[in-house]
Amino acid sequence: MTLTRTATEARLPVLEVFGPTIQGEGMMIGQKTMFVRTAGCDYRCAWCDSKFTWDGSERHLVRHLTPAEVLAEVCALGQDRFQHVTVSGGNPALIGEPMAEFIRLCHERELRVGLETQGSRWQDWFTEIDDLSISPKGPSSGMETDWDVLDDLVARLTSHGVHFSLKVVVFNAADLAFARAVFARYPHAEKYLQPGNEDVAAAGDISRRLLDKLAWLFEQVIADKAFNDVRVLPQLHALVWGNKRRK
Ligand SMILES: C[S@@+](CC[C@H](N)C(=O)[O-])C[C@H]1O[C@@H](n2cnc3c(N)ncnc32)[C@H](O)[C@@H]1O
Ligand SMILES: Nc1nc2[nH]cc(C(=O)O)c2c(=O)[nH]1
Ligand code: SF4
Ligand SMILES: [Mg+2]
Repeated sequence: MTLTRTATEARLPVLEVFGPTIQGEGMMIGQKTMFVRTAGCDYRCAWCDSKFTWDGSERHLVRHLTPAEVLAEVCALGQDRFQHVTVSGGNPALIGEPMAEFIRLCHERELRVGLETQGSRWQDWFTEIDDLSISPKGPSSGMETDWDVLDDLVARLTSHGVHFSLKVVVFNAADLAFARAVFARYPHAEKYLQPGNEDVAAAGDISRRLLDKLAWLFEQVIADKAFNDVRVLPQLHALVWGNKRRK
């Protein structure tokens, strides 16, 4: 079916709707939630654990759904076993008005909405998000941070009183130095560090490698006064379910 430009504009490019599951990362870790994963990303992180959202491998699986269709699918899947929805990707911040409408529909049903994004783009609907995780990317990702965009984004969220946090994934000492710089730049933000998963393609149990990386990161943070107000958290879902999709 060929969608006219207007039609796709009023729609969200959806790759996955899954859950109920448990938020495995950051500020809402442990929260029961439904996931909506959108397609497309303006970054190409070397270690992305969701490459299928932007590498074209699942382009044929992308569905352009209206906000109401997305919510209907979330509710059909989650039934009465959820009250929180997490929008992730890819980068959901590539989406404009249709995402604002989706959030409005969720709030109409008294569902709270979380967002996972990397801080590369602003959207006005960010001010409607209940818990907003911004994950700037360190040098190991191969990506460059646009500090002007991130400064503006953090300033707007702060002035609007949005509950947001900064979460930096750390693979090595260079990422740690990047995190130190991010946290020093935004001293009042809620701060998280997350060990990098080096085995995003591995099947089965990867918990030993993840826990070893977490132990390394614990030691770095314990030793460094720059991280006195930081929380260090694993990807819980990866510890429990490995790289399984839709978990
Ligand atoms: C898949 S991304 C999608 C949302 C957005 N593009 C972003 O990066 O924040 C969701 C979260 O997973 C993290 N992530 C992606 N690949 C990872 C990996 N290999 N190890 C640890 N965290 C990873 C990202 O840093 C981000 O915090
Ligand atoms: N359980 C679970 N928690 C998550 N937190 C962030 C995720 C993501 O891919 O954005 C994610 C995910 O894919 N699964
Ligand atoms: S910004 Fe997020 S989705 Fe995009 S490539 Fe990086 S980790 Fe993957
Ligand atoms: Mg994930």
